Amino acid sequence: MLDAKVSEFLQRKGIELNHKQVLVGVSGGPDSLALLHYLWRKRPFYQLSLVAVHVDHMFRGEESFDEAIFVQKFCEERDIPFEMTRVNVPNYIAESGKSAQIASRECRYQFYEEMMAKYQADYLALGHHGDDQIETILMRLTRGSAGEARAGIAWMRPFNDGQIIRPFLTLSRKDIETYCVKHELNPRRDPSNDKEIYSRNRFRKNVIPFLKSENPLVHEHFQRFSEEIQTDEAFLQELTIAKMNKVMDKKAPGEIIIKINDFQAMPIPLQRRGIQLILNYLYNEKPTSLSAIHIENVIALMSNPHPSGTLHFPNGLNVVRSYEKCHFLFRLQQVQSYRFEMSKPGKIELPNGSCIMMEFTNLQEGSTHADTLLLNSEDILLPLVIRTREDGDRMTLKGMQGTKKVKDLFIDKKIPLHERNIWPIVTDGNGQILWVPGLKKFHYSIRQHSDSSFIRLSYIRQ
Ligand SMILES: Nc1ncnc2c1ncn2[C@@H]1O[C@H](COP(=O)(O)OP(=O)(O)OP(=O)(O)O)[C@@H](O)[C@H]1O
Repeated sequence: MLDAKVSEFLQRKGIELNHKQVLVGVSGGPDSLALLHYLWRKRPFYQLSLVAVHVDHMFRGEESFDEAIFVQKFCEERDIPFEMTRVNVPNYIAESGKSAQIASRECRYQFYEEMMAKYQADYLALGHHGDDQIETILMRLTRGSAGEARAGIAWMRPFNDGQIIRPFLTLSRKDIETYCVKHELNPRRDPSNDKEIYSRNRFRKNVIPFLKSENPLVHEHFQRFSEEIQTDEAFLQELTIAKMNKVMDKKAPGEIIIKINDFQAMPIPLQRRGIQLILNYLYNEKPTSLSAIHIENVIALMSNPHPSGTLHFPNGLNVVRSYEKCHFLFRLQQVQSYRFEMSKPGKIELPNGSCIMMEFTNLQEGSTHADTLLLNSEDILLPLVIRTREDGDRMTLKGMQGTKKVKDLFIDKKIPLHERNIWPIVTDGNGQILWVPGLKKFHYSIRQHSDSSFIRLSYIRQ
């Protein structure tokens, strides 16, 4: 019964066991012990090479070592090569501050990797089954996971130079228990499996029995659901990657900028996955608090009629929208206010990498260029001041009664918020704003005499 289900599953998922070198992660519990036993029985049929791999996490002192000895003996009796390591996970937890589950997992995978390389293995087989699948999917949906994560546990995924495979995903916990009884395996029971402090155990105890009472084969439906989501996701991911490469303006470590118009032209399912892709790229370790809601919030930020806004995500990631651009970055650009005075020819380098150059000249050149300001020397009280914007900044403009707020000028020109704060503003010695370089000049007309001398200011952009 179990054999038929597993071989049908392996065939359906294209997992080829013939002549393969297979490592089996064995804890000593029912699932992995049954898996090892199953593969050992199939060894002649598939011409498999098997190695059992065990990690003693040293959680329960000598008791955990007993488990290692138990697995070792099990392997010796069946002539299965056995590899084990002892890792002081409690010490590692104290040093790293990681949770027991994450710390144990890291240590296990580290050893798996070493063993995959040592044996040049094709597969690492793990004992996850269909009830684990139900628990995982429900836990992730409950937590608010997005995209591929909702598919739960993968039946196969790349690992080192080989693949991780989970041949028992098609089985229920009960199938495995029955198998253990039938073959008199007497596996070890991990007492932490009963502790209600773990979310998984609460799902196992409170939710699974109800679902099983509704349909004893519920695990098969969840497994099929998982497989469909995985293949759908893989397909959509490919489409998303192709589209996202076209909407990204900049991609640098810790930073991404996208063009909102182009992004919004993508279908919504690809938009969601596009944001997910960005978050995966930016976060080395995804915070558990990050959920599908964060993705929805980014999409809402971009379609909001208000052209600017910022979202603060876990671990200091900021999503800053400014007009047609959406910027994902870990640190907001520091607002560095500055103030420089100029009374003689020279060049001032600004913190944003741009320069302002001042020259005295007799030539009336460049008066119409937006990046140049030409003034009659005798009109201007020095020193000129080059500074960042201040509250209430206003300037007089040609063809306009009264004054205009500098802030509105930035808005008219759609200058992103973070650039406004470091944009230079040039005033005369009285504090009158003469020029917002590159954007606007104050209301002024040059006069030309035979002996005119001018001040020419040039804005040299970064
Ligand atoms: N200490 C370990 N050493 C090697 N492999 C392990 C170890 N613990 C778990 N694994 C592998 O990871 C799989 C999933 O582990 P998990 O802790 O989720 O399940 P489990 O309840 O320990 O399963 P099992 O009934 O096999 O003990 C196991 O089936 C096994 O293949």
